[in-house]
Amino acid sequence: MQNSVHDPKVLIALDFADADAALEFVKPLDPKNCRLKVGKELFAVAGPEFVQQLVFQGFDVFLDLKYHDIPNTVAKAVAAAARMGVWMVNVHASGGSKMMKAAKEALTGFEKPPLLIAVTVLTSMQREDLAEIGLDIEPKEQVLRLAKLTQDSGLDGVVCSAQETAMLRKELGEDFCLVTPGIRPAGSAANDQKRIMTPADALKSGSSYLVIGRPITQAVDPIKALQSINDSLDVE
Ligand SMILES: O=C(O)c1cc(=O)[nH]c(=O)n1[C@@H]1O[C@H](COP(=O)(O)O)[C@@H](O)[C@H]1O
Repeated sequence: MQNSVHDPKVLIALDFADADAALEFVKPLDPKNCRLKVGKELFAVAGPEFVQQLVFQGFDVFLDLKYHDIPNTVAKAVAAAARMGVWMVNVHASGGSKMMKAAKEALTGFEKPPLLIAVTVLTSMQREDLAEIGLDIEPKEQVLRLAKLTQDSGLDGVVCSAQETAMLRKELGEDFCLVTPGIRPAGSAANDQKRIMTPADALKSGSSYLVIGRPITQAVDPIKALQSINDSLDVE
């Protein structure tokens, strides 16, 4: 799967403390080279107007609010996200099939609904973190279980680590969208991420999209960092 100007694979995580800092960062970016992710921190301070501004500038926006609530609440939140014109939105798969089906149902009737995906096991978690919450299994087993539940619930894909994409591609087919954070170019700091992979390896393993934050946003030259990641993806 190649990175292309028509379907950029890199989703930059705009984990900034306020809209001004995020807009300053976005200014030199071109929607042909990347998509953008707005998460909880930025959304809490900048809100829907900021998201719509990015959409207006031509960016595909992944609204990453990881909804996890009763089905009615999640359905309404997903519909509200769709009204902002975002490209992708997510829920937590551990909210269960009733919640996920309600979310999917809430998107019927939208002319261009966002892709709806579900978080499986956060990329910051390892076996010991699952044990702590009563799950005595390997992360990859839990990822597979939740990814199957997500697919059976009619969603478009999952968030998982790139370490699980080969397994999920085999089990769930070519059309299921696999969005992978925990991406770290060789030599960069892992930070709080645990289940990590390089951009090129992640794409080769079957990732559909790569979520990358700090390796780009905190680089001395973010445009150069993005360019070098995109170049690494164009090599077959
Ligand atoms: O849903 C996500 O995007 C997500 C899921 C997950 O399992 N792990 C994960 O890191 N993320 C998000 O991906 C981004 C990763 O950022 P960096 O670690 O800075 O590259 C952050 O915005 C996280 O909120």
